[in-house]
Amino acid sequence: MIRPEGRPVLTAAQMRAAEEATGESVSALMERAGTAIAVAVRRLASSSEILIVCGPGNNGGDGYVAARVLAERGAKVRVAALGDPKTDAAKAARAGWSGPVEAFADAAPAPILVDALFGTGLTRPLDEPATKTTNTTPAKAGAQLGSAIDSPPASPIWAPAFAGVGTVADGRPPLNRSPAEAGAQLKPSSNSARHPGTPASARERPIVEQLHHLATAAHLTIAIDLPSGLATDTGAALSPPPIFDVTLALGAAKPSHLLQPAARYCGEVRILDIAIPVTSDTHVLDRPDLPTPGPDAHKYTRGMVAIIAGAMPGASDLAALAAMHAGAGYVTLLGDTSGPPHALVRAPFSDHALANDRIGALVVGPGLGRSDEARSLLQSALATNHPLVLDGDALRLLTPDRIAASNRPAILTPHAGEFDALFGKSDADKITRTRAAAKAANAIVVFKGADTVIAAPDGRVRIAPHASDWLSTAGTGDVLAGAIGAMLAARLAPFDAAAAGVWLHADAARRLGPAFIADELALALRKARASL
Ligand SMILES: NC(=O)C1=CN([C@@H]2O[C@H](COP(=O)(O)OP(=O)(O)OC[C@H]3O[C@@H](n4cnc5c(N)ncnc54)[C@H](O)[C@@H]3O)[C@@H](O)[C@H]2O)[C@H](O)CC1
Ligand SMILES: [K+]
Repeated sequence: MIRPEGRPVLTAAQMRAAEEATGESVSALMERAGTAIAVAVRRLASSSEILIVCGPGNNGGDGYVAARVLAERGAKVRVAALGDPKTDAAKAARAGWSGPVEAFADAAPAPILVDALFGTGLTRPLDEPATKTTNTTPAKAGAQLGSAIDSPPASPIWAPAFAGVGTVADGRPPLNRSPAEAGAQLKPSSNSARHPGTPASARERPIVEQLHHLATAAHLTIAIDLPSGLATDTGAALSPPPIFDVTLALGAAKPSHLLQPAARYCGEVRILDIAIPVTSDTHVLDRPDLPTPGPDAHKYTRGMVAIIAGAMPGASDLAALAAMHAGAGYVTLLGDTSGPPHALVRAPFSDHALANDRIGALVVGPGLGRSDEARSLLQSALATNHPLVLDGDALRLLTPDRIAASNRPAILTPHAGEFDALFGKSDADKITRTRAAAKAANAIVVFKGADTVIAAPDGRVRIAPHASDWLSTAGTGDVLAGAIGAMLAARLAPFDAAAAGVWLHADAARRLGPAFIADELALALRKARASL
């Protein structure tokens, strides 16, 4: 089980292409996947009884192989199926399982639940008729992994017999709720013994409801590749599944392991190496490799950051504090002349002060305001050649074209509202949008959120794993801008500077736990830095 940090992220189509490129049979890949799953599940489950629920495609096939291997190794394992296998490989995998196969709809819970219902082949919400299609799903039905899987699954597809499973009353997903809490609202349903896929049993309990029921009763829930109900590429929860404890991603991380809201259903994501070579221009954000100052270091070699203060000096103060604690050698705040800390060089704003060619990064936007005065300060910043970090109000006063025309390294740090205002609204997924924005502005774009996506104009992307919901407090964006400024001034390449700043910011937040304020976050960057 490999931690995802630094690993490639592949879409469903890219993963299928990687599998095909091996030249190996689907069955051979499935045997490796199922064996790796069995080893991981055994480690997680100890001696508890395991229930593996298998769907009709190759995700289900992985489940049958894992069941066989677990049983061979002495584990207590039961299998429940959502209809008959549809692909040749899944049929063969099922034939290799010599134990009984229960009907999914009637299966009784076990302490360990392994969800092998659907993986990268999910094309529509669970329980939705096969004829109805959605445009939110990225994965193409029945791709190459199985030749015969474009047909509807064998088990009947039921009209949704209930509303609101897995959602709270206002329709939002059950964020931050345990599987037990998420399932608490489920209606009880009958548990009579029936055969897999019989219409009568199926009608009684829709897939989503039964999955929530089994998860609620389990002590540990493990999803194979993805929790069933999530789109693979977009971060969409087509049918909100239970919140899993662990997701075992096969071969590589997929976008929905990182993009919200899907990511929060995955729990801890671990990658299982199944010896499929994978490459991608998209990676999970990794801890940066930052040098510590050597004996010949001085303040300018550590990097000089200038920050322009504006209408709300608290914001630029936070950015300055963050730049200092992220490791900058010299931080100057232009336009705000009094206040601690003493090490911060506060000076009146002037074009002369801005012209200092030792400035390695100029941060503009935190607390800038949108007045004529703000526009004039921004104009002065753009008249220099300094590498820029553009945040907050600066993003409201500029256009992508103007940023591209500024012709020097620039890092933009928009949140969703700023992103929409600058680049326009779109239904495309966050990775696609961020990549297009970076190209349009010819700049590094850090699209902030619970799933921060960082993109470069050349198409490279880093996605930050979820850090802390407590970052949703005033001033944390200013802290990020300052931290990135420190990295840029330290002469990291702009893409690496953005990635390092995001990593330090997230790590500092994780260290602080609940209810911290942005001032504390800025201070905690020092601890994040010290941990490297
Ligand atoms: N990544 C790897 O290297 C390997 C992955 N493997 C596993 O294969 C699955 C993907 O398999 P695939 O057959 O393409 O898809 P699924 O099993 O997820 O399901 C396809 C199946 O389900 C039907 N379907 C789609 N949506 C619905 C729905 N809403 N309701 C009912 N039925 C639906 C569809 O028509 C198909 O019949 C991957 O995740 C891995 O687990 C391989 O084992 C090899 C190595
Ligand atoms: K699954």
